[in-house]
Amino acid sequence: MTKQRKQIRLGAHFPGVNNTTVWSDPEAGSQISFESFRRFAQTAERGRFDFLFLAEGLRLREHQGRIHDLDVVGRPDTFTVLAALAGVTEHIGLAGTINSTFNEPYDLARKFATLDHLSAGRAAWNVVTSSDAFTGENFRRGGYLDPSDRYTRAAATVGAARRLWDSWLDGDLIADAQEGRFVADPHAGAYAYHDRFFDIRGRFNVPRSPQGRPVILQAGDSPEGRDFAAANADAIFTRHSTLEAGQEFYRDVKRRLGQFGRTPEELLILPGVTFVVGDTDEEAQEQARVIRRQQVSGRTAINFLEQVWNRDLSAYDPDGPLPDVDPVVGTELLTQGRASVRRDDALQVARRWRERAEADNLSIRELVIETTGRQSFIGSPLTVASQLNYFVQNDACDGFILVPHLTPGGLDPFVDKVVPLLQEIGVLRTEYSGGTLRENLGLPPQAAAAEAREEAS
Ligand SMILES: Cc1cc2nc3c(=O)[nH]c(=O)nc-3n(C[C@H](O)[C@H](O)[C@H](O)COP(=O)(O)O)c2cc1C
Repeated sequence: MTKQRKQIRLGAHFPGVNNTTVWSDPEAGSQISFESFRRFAQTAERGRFDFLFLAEGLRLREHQGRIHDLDVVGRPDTFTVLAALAGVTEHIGLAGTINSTFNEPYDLARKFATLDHLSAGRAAWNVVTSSDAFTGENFRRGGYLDPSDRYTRAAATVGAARRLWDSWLDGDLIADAQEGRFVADPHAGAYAYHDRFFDIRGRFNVPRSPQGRPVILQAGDSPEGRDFAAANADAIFTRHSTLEAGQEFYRDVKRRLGQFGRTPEELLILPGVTFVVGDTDEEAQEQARVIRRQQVSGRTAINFLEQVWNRDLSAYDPDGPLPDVDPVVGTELLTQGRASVRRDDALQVARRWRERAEADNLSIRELVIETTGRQSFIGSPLTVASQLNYFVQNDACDGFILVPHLTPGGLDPFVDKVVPLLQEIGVLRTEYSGGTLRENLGLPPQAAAAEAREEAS
């Protein structure tokens, strides 16, 4: 029997707060104005994407005590942006990254239920667990959570939120004018949840939303993170974006589902990927080179190096050789927030980078471009469409979260040129068929857990 061809699932990542987002291009627009979000979301919907995706950072990165000037700066509030987008889109899912360490379940269950109502069933929650003390300072919780507890707290937060969502059933609102009864069951919304993080009880004030619960995504790669996803999530946002790494990750995570009584179809694997589409493969390769130089300016290159070396390297010439001094280890990091290099790896990374620069005769900037800047899919529309499909049909993933380098027009070439080819070969919808995001993603419906209200009453 031939295996049925998988449909490609697509998310559109609003360009992020980092140097891969090119702000210096004449085509680049605001990261904050509603017009950018509106245009980006409507383009993704025109391309029949499953969802729009917003990442989150609760504190801007700092480098040597200052806002990381090389990042694209500014993080407007996720729920406000998604709620506004619900009003100017009709079908596309609205996925928000919300941290499970610094938020309370009641508040976020209420916000997601509201978003699900406002969007008629299109809400999704990407659960992230960052718990660093630097971010915690914003919440009077600096150093609050031991990192080893990040997923215990995440499971508790999601568990409590589920209890709240399930405290209302589909038939609870009857609005029976003749009988004078608005609510069928006087216990609707009653809930109680208790564990070592939360001891909450009362009544949830948002009746059951169209999806019952939002679609749950997870981003985090440790064994605990993978187990958390296998137990709780509908999709994983991963960085494993090459064919081999993707296949290994895919096998590992799908295997974990059985331990939690779930089947492989219940969890979608979606790597974040970048792309460059040109009229020909050669033209796309040339464009890709230009974009990499835009992403890694001389200053950005020195900045990257300082993150690894953990010392001021501003006196070095980005077009010259790598420093001959070693990284500083065992002290405070120069970069606070989501630094990309772990302190204990620094000596090794520096050694590898020096060897590579010497072997290929690369300057600091060229080295940083080579090691950090390669796009995932580069080529003509046909090349990109064929490669994406190859990854999905060969179980490196179930789809992709596309990360363009330009706001707000970065998706345009993909939607105009690659999407029609994927539709032609029958692996991407031409129209939305489901009413909710869960239906569009082909995920099973979620019945309310019967015990939610029983335990409360
Ligand atoms: C692909 C990916 C995207 C992530 N995006 C965010 C984000 O937008 N905001 C955030 O606070 N953390 C983000 N994280 C961090 C994770 O939530 C998590 O805190 C971190 O990866 C540590 O967990 P781990 O040890 O399981 O990887 C992301 C992680 C991954 C792998």
